[in-house]
Amino acid sequence: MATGGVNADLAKERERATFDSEQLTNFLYRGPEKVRRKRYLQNLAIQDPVFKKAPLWAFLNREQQYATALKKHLHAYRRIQELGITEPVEKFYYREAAAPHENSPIGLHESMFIPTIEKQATEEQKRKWLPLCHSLKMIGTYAQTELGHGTFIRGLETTATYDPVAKEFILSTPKLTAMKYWPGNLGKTTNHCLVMAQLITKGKNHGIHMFMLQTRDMETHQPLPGIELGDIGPKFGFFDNDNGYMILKDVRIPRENMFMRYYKVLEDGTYVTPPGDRLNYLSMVLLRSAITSMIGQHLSQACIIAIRYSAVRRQTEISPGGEEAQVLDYQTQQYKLFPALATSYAMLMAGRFMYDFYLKTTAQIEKGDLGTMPQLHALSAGLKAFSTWECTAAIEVCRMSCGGHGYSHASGIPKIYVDATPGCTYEGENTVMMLQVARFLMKMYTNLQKGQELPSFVQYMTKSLDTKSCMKEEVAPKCLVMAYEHRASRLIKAAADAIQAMVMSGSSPQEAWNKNTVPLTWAALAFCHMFVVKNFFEMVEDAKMDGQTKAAFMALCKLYAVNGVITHLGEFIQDGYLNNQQVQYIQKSLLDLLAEIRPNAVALVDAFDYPDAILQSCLGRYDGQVYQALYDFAKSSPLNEKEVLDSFFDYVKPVQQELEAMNQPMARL
Ligand SMILES: CCCCCCCC/C=C\CCCCCCCCCCCCCC(=O)SCCNC(=O)CCNC(=O)[C@H](O)C(C)(C)COP(=O)(O)OP(=O)(O)OC[C@H]1O[C@@H](n2cnc3c(N)ncnc32)[C@H](O)[C@@H]1OP(=O)(O)O
Ligand SMILES: Cc1cc2nc3c(=O)[nH]c(=O)nc-3n(C[C@H](O)[C@H](O)[C@H](O)COP(=O)(O)OP(=O)(O)OC[C@H]3O[C@@H](n4cnc5c(N)ncnc54)[C@H](O)[C@@H]3O)c2cc1C
Repeated sequence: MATGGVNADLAKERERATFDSEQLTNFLYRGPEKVRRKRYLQNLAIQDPVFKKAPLWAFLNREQQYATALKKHLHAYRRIQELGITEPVEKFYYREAAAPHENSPIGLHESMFIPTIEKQATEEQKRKWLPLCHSLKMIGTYAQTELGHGTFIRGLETTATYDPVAKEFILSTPKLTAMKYWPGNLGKTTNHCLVMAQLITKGKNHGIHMFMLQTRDMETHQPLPGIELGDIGPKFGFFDNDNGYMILKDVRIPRENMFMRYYKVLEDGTYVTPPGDRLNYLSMVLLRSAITSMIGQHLSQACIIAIRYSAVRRQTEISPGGEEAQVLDYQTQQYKLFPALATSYAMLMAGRFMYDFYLKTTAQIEKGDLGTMPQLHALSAGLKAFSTWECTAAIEVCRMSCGGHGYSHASGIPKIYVDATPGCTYEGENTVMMLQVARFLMKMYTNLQKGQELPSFVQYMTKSLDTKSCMKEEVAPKCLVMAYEHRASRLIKAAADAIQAMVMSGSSPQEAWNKNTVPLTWAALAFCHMFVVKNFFEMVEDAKMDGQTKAAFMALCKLYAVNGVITHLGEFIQDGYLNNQQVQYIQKSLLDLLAEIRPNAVALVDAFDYPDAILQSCLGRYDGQVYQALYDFAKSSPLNEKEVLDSFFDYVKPVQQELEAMNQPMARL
C-alpha cells in the first residue's frame, strides 16, 4: 500500500507555476532573513521530543486535551526563555510549531494579563508583579465578562467598594448575573486575574476599573476564601481551554491592587481621573489589533489544505472514457477557493497595517497624546469584525470544497473553523464592533458637513457622489478602489441622512440611531471593505519582488476586489454608479482572473510556508499523499484498537437476544 514521493499532479502544479513561491514567502514574512529565522525556530520546536511525542488532539477526551495543551505550552514557555526569544512574532512562530492545534491554557496570561500590567500598572506595581508573571508564579487572566453582560461593559455588576479604614477594596458578586463567566483559563489554570468591577468610593460609583485579584493559593493552588470558581464546561471549540466562572463573596484586596497608572483612589478614598477617557479599554484594543493577522493565518491554513487537496483529487471524466479531472480544474471549484485564497492574503495585509498602526498610535498614547485614540478604536474594532466574519465564512467554504473528507478531523479544517469562529464574538461581538465603527463614521460625516478636516483614511468622503465609474474593459485597480470608496461614501451618507431626517421630524437622536442600525452596519462594513481593498492594492504595488511574482500577487488582489463587487453588486449599482456594461466587464474579469490564477494556485499556497508538522492535515500534505494518510489516520482511531468492542457484548448482544426471543412465533401469541 505504501506510496512514496510527491504526488505527480502536485509536482506538475509546482513546475507550471509562473513565479517563484519563495519570493512571495519572503515578502509575507518581511524578508529572507526573517524567513530563515522563522524556519529555524519552527524546526527547533518540531524536532523537540516533548512536542513530537504528544498524542494527536483529535483522539483525546477533554481532560486529556487540556493536559496535553498545558504540558506543551508550559514546555514552550520555558524553551522560549531558555532560547532567549523576545520578539512577539518569533515567540508566536515557536509556539505555533510547538502546539499547532492546542490553544494555550496560559494564552490569556501572555496576550492580555501581562500586557495589561505593562500598560495599565504603576511602576511600583510592575516591579512587584511582572517578575512573578515571567516566572509563572503568578498566572493570570482577564476577567471582564459576566453571566449577564459581555458587550455592555458599563453594565457590569461586580463591585469594588473602597473601605478607607482598612485601605482595602471589597470585591463582590451581588447577584447571579454578576458572576464572572467566560474568561479564558479562569476555571482551573490561573491563580490570579485582572477583575473589571464598578469602583465605588465615598458612596459614589465611578464606573468600571481594573483590580488585581489572587484567586488561588500560590503553593496548593486551592481557591482562596470567599472565591468560588471553576470551568464552564465544553464549548463548540477551545475544548482544551478552561474558560471559567467566578463568584466573589466580599473578598478584600489591598488598595494597591487597583491598577493605578491612569485612574487612582487615594488613601482617603478620593477618586482621581486622568484627562483621557476609555484608557482602561486599551487591553481589548491590543487583542483586536492582533486578531486580523491571526484570523488571516487561520484562513491561509484552510486554503493550503483545500487547494493542495483539490489539485490531487480527481473526480468525474470530462469527456466519456477520458481521464478524470483534477477538481481544481472545475471553474466552480476555483470560484470557491480562489476568492478564499485572495481573502487570506487581503487579511494578512490588513493585519500587517493594523498591528503597525497599533504600535505607532499606542506609542503616542504613552506620551500623553490621545488624539488618535478614536481612529485606533474604530479601525481595530472594524477590521477585527470584518476579518473574522470574512475569514470564518471562507474557512467553511474551504471545508465544504473538500467534499466528505473535509468533514473529517483528518482534514484539519473543522478544528481550524471552531478555533477561528469565536473571533466573531470575543473581544467585542462583531455587530457591536461594526456599530462602533458606524458611530465614528457618523461623527466624521458631521465634521465634513461642518467643513472640518478629516483624518486621511476617511478623506475620500469629501469627493462628490455625482460621478460615474471609470471602469473599462480592462478592469483597472484605480477604478476598483474608487468604486469601493463611492459605495462606502454613499452608504455612510444614506445612513446619516436617514438619521438626520428622523431627528428633523421629531425623533430623539437615540431613537433615530436605533431605528437605523441595519443601514449603519451596511455603511461600516462598506468602509472596512474599502479599507482592506485599498490597503491590499497599496501593499502589492509597493512590494519589492520580481515582475512575475508581483503579477501573480496582483491577480489575487484584483480578484479580491472584483469578487467583492460581484458579491455586493446591489450596493455598487443602486445609484447607477456602475452601468450594465461595466458590470459585465467585472464579471468577465472575474472569470479571467480565475483562469489566470489557476496555474499558480499551489505555488500561492506553498508561499504561506507551513510545514506539514504544523498543518497536521491528511489532505494538505506537501507531498499530496492524501489517500495513504487518510488510511493511516483511520487505522490510528482508538475505536480500532480492539477488533470487537465491549459495547458489542454489553448492548448489541442482549438486544439481539431480546428481539430474537420476542420474534419467536410462540412469544407473539
Ligand atoms: C504570515 C504573516 C505572519 C503574521 C504573524 C502573526 C503575528 C500574530 C501576533 C500575535 C497574535 C496574538 C493573538 C493572541 C490570540 C489569543 C487568543 C484569543 C483568546 C480569546 C480572548 C478573548 C478575551 C475577551 O473576550 S475579553 C472581553 C472582551 N469584551 C469586549 O470586547 C466587550 C465589548 N464592549 C466594549 O468594548 C464596549 O462596551 C463598547 C465599545 C461596545 C461600548 O462601550 P461604552 O458603552 O463605554 O461606550 P459608548 O458606546 O457609549 O461610547 C462612548 C465613547 O467611547 C468610545 N470608545 C469605546 N470604546 C473605546 C475604545 N476601546 N477606545 C477608544 N474609545 C472608545 C466610543 O467610540 C465613544 O466615543 P464618542 O466620541 O463617540 O463618544
Ligand atoms: C472562546 C471565548 C473566549 C472568551 N474569553 C474571554 C476572556 O478571556 N475574558 C472575558 O472577559 N471574556 C471572554 N469571552 C467573552 C466575550 O468577550 C463575550 O462573549 C463577548 O464580548 C460578547 O458578549 P456577550 O456574550 O455578552 O454577547 P451579547 O452582547 O449578549 O450578544 C448577543 C447578541 O446581542 C447583540 N447585541 C448586544 N448588544 C447589542 C447592541 N448594543 N446593539 C446591537 N446588538 C447588540 C449581539 O450582536 C449578539 O447578536 C470569551 C468568549 C468566548 C466565546
